[in-house]
Amino acid sequence: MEQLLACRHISKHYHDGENNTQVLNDVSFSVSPGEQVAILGSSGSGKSTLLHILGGLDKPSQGEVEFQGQSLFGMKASELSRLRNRHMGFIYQFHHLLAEFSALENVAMPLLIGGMKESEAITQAKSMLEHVGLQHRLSHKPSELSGGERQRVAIARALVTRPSVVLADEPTGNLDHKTGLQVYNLLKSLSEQLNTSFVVVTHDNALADKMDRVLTLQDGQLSLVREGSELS
Ligand SMILES: Nc1ncnc2c1ncn2[C@@H]1O[C@H](COP(=O)(O)OP(=O)(O)OP(=O)(O)O)[C@@H](O)[C@H]1O
Repeated sequence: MEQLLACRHISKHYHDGENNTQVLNDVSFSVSPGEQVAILGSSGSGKSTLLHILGGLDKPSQGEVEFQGQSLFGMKASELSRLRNRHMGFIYQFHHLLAEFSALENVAMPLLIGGMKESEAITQAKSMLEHVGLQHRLSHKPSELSGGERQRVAIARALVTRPSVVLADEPTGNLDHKTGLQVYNLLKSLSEQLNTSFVVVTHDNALADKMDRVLTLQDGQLSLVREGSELS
């Protein structure tokens, strides 16, 4: 099957004085269009590092990441920013919404950055906020929203550009279990509707279990836990 996003032989180490920390050691994997992948691993195992490298936000010490066959690290910074804006969505544990802007403005932002006319961006942002059930919270600022609502705004912002892939770093990590599960189910069903690939980093096995494929990161290496649905 055609690969959407692939990382090949990724290694990452940090030099800090005399210390050399090897976080990733020859990691290779790829994501197909529409596929949902979970990456499990204990704290400090390198999950966020891998996700940042996959999204072109951090450079590996060795190895390559390709989006639709195009090397991310061979691109100019402006090309990489454009690719990220058009084809990738990011969701973080602490949402990273802009505090001084409303929910609607936060969701419209990636469209405006991508050059869309303001009236059209607002229309599309409203529609995406309806999708996540927040049509009654358009003018609320992040501080005026609950944790689950903020995370739903972050989902709307990540999906409003109809990206090919969403990279999510512990997207429900700061929510209680029930709200976390609701947010996760919403993210999954929206990804399915839009045929968006989805790579989620988590340490929650129950959430990972809902994905098409589960990988685990340990001692700098990635291994397959499960592929396809498990028989229960
Ligand atoms: N800039 C940096 N300089 C030095 N070491 C770093 C740097 N960034 C990360 N590390 C180290 O790399 C390792 C992996 O960090 P990373 O944040 O990727 O782990 P993680 O699996 O996402 O952890 P968590 O689940 O706790 O968020 C950690 O040991 C961390 O201390």
